[in-house]
Amino acid sequence: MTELEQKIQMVNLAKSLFERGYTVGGAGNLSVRLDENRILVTPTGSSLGRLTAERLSVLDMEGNVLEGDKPSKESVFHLEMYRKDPKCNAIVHLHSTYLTALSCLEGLDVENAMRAFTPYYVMRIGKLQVIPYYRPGDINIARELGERALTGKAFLLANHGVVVKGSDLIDAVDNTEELEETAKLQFILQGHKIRYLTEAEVKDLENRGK
Ligand SMILES: O=C(O)[C@@H](O)C(=O)COP(=O)(O)O
Ligand SMILES: [Zn+2]
Repeated sequence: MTELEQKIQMVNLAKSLFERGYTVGGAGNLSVRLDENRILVTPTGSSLGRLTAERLSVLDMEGNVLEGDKPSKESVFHLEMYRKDPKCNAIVHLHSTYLTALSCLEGLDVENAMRAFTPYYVMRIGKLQVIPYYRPGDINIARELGERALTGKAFLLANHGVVVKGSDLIDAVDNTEELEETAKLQFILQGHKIRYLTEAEVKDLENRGK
């Protein structure tokens, strides 16, 4: 894909997420690794429903702005994840309703906030680690995500939202949608006795993914 095609893809996927209610107002940010020295990221304060290709921010790996508007305040954690995980080529951060609701619960298992009850969750995500609460934009979010970057695909930011990686932007968006749907199911199932997948069933799915 050319750089312009990557920018247009980001605008279109962001609009699609916005129009389907995965994000509202100015919340959330997306990024893509353009090459080993640069990333594309959504501008700070922008609605994901109204991005334009010319205004998307292009940064070098030190965070210097090379093109476009002032970048997301979270570009620090996006950059840190790209630096730590060479296989990560795209990142989605949203305040989607059910995952954000989950992120506000007390007593979550910080190693895996959502135990598997559907195969697709295991196949696409695996586990959902929890990063403690820090104010949005805080450097500690970058530090914590950087430390765990190689240990998972998706992370809840406590009392805030979710961060999901992908091999490209379509993969990161698909992973995010699957995760949000799983969180929604978990809330719908509250009060019912869930049959969780057994350890053997989870292992079998993990092995088939290898
Ligand atoms: O929650 C926040 O403030 C940020 O994490 C966010 O989602 C939007 O920030 P910008 O990308 O700087 O607009
Ligand atoms: Zn946020």
